[in-house]
Amino acid sequence: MKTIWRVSSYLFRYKWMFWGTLALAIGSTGFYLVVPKVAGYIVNRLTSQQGIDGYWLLVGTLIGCFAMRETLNSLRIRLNNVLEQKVLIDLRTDLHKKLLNLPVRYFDTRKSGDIASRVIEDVQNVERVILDGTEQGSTAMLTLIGVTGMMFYSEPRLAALMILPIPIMVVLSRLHFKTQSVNWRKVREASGELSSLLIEDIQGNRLINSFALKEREQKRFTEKAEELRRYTLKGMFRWSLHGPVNGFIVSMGTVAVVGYGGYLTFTEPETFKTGDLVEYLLFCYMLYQPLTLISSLNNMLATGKASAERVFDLLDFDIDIKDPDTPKAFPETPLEVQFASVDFKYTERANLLSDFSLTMPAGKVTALVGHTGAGKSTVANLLQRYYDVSEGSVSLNGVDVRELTLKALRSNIGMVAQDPFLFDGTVRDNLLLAREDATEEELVQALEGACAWEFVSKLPDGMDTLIGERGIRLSMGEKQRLTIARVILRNPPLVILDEATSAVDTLTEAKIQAAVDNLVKERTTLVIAHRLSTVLKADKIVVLDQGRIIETGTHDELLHIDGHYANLWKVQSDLIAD
Ligand SMILES: Nc1ncnc2c1ncn2[C@@H]1O[C@H](COP(=O)(O)OP(=O)(O)OP(=O)(O)O)[C@@H](O)[C@H]1O
Repeated sequence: MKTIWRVSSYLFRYKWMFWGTLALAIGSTGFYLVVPKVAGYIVNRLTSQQGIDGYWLLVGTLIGCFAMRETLNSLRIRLNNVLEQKVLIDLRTDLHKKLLNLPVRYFDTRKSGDIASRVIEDVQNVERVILDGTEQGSTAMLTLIGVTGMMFYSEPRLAALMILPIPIMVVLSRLHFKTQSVNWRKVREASGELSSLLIEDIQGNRLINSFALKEREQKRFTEKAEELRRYTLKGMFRWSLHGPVNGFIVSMGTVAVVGYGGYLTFTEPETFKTGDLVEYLLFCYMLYQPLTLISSLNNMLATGKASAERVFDLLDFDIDIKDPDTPKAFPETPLEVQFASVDFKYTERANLLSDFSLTMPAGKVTALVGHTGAGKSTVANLLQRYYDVSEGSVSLNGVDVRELTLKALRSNIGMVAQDPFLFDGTVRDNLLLAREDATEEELVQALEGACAWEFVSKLPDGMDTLIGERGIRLSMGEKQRLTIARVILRNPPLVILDEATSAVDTLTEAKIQAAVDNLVKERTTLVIAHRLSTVLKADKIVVLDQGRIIETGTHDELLHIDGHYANLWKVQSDLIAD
């Protein structure tokens, strides 16, 4: 109920449209309700031999009632459609806005296919409920109330017989709704998983080919599709039973009216005439038609509820990484970064960082080295506030990163990641992301600074060459240099280089290293590296092991200590020599 109420609350944002729709629905139902009365009156006049006087006027009244009903209906449908579209856009916009603001933590535990299925398919299901539910449900409910009132007013005994099926239908519908809600939730989950699998197969296409995983993937897909089929059919079979049972109960109500109404025309011919029976049969039709409709809407509501829950699960996710109420101004550069007694863990397991303290000197290069899983990228994540520390603080020139707006913080940090992300579009489009108003000359300068101009200038359309989704038409080294150019263009005071040269050959590494040297000048820089050759020139090298700093110094100082770093250096030098 809470979910349905929340969906409805979107409708109440447009009050005059909502009440207008309702008023038009009441008007058209009113004209509809007059029809059986007039029809019954006509039949009674015909059977009581009262002559033709006024007969055509009554027929004209019937035509008028139908015409008014349909005119008001047409206006209602129009207004309703505008209202629904407004509501849907609101819901989609809210979802998209939320999606863009969700903390990284949300994506850690959810699959992208499932998220996409929530935004696309689940919103569509909610759309159907809003569309059909408000449009058909409102008129059906009004007709139901109006017909019941009119019947009780004219002939309470028959009215009592007529509404007899309603409580039975309500009980059955509630039971059906409960079981269907559970089942449709499973359908939506299975559908989300199927979408995730599909996205994985698209993204992992090369891996699937190189590892000859096609059969395995096909099997996984068929299993998931089978699961989806099973739950969907289960829901449909239930409906195939529930719908006809409801239909039968409704027909029994009609039989009761025909039986008892016919009997009254024999036993009480003075007060209950043939025309009255006609009137009641029409009322019967008018009562049971919306009842059957409400029953099928109930089935649809169960689907919609499962989808709405998934949509609201996303909308309700707590955004804990957010702007402070009164943000501080971004500190003057150059920036000194300080991690002070930081505790941090990703999940409920033990702290990854405990009492972690590190100072990155202003305008200097600090390098983090250490075994895989030591926590190097985690330090970068905390600096960009993708996660918040549980104890201690991360600060820039003494200002806690939690006291800055996320926009100010992140726009002042240039990130060159291990797996560079480029958008589908041209080289120019990707560069302009960093600074919309950059001139042609500035773009070229940035590319030159990143040692990328040499290959961009040779592309078929230069900077206007399309590079494909995620920059698929470029090599890893080229992609990396483009992301460096993007950062140069942004000109941030703080730079993070996460394994920037990890996936390239020695020649490209040298080019990227030259680009990096250009980039880091005068900026506070954090370099995360496995290959120690890339951190030789760092002003400060920090060796991490299981979230703890075990050594700090320059390359020469660390070699002199002859500890962990010296050992790593020796192993890597031997490997290169071999
Ligand atoms: N989003 C996450 N959720 C849960 N655990 C995570 C997450 N990211 C990293 N971890 C865990 O935290 C630990 C440190 O990871 P981190 O990526 O910081 O290491 P790293 O030193 O950068 O490793 P690498 O050199 O391999 O990139 C690892 O054990 C990793 O499994």
